[in-house]
Amino acid sequence: MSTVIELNHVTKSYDRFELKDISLPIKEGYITGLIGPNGAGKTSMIKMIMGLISQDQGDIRVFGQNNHHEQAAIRGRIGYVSDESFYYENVTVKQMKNIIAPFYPGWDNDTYLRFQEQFKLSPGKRIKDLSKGMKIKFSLAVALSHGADLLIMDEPTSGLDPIFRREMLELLSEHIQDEKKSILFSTHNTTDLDRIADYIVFINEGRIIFNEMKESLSERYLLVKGGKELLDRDVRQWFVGLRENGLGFEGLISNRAEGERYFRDTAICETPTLEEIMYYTVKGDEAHA
Ligand SMILES: Nc1ncnc2c1ncn2[C@@H]1O[C@H](COP(=O)(O)OP(=O)(O)OP(=O)(O)O)[C@@H](O)[C@H]1O
Repeated sequence: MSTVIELNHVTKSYDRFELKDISLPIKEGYITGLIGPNGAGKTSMIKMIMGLISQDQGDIRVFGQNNHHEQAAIRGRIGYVSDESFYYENVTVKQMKNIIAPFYPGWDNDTYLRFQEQFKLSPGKRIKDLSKGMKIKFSLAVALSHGADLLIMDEPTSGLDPIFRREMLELLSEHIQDEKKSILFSTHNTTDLDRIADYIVFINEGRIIFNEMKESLSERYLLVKGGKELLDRDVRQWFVGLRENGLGFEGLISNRAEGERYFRDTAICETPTLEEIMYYTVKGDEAHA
């Protein structure tokens, strides 16, 4: 299976933060969700992939090409959607579109006009007068109108109402029907990813915790709820993260088969949601820090 993005031993240090030796393949033809708590390093990683900031070490390849040496060619094939605006504030939507379109050889104006109507974007409105959600809709209309092979989206749904959010997720699922197209999608909204993601990359404190198919996560992890008397020192070691209250506990185990064998008859065993996997992993990391 080919990869659309590849990070090899990438590091990036700021004063008080480091992305540490990140090696990561992102698969072509799939939707990959990037999750992690505030300040985990998601935006920094995306900006490095886009070539907007440079890594200190390691290399990044997009479509098999070095992301700095071949930056122009690569950018032409990427649709980038983020809640930071890269547009001129004083021009209208239509003028901005006319500025952007010539940069993309694959620009399809009919497609753009269709999205403009579907997203209720007023061509005469100035960029600075668009709401946060409307700016994201404009970015998305542009990204979907130039036949981008890769959509990279940094928290695109954060400013969107729930109705459009759903519409957008449907558009993304449709986009991916063409097996050569790929999406990397960073979000705090794990239910969006429960709906549409194929792969999940989980990052915490600048480290990759996993890069895995969503389905295999539910085969690997187990959420256990039970009475505290079940927890002795050895048993506690099995938990990635644990929360105790009163007489009971709830915790996450990363070896599902072993957890089920031990707790099957004495506790409640469930498949965790992505949010629960994230919560207990971060909590466990904090406890061991
Ligand atoms: N230019 C910079 N100079 C110094 N520190 C920075 C810079 N950019 C980012 N950081 C730090 O790097 C860390 C990771 O930030 P980043 O924006 O990548 O995280 P994130 O996972 O996208 O977070 P969020 O979910 O809150 O958007 C943070 O601690 C941030 O303060």
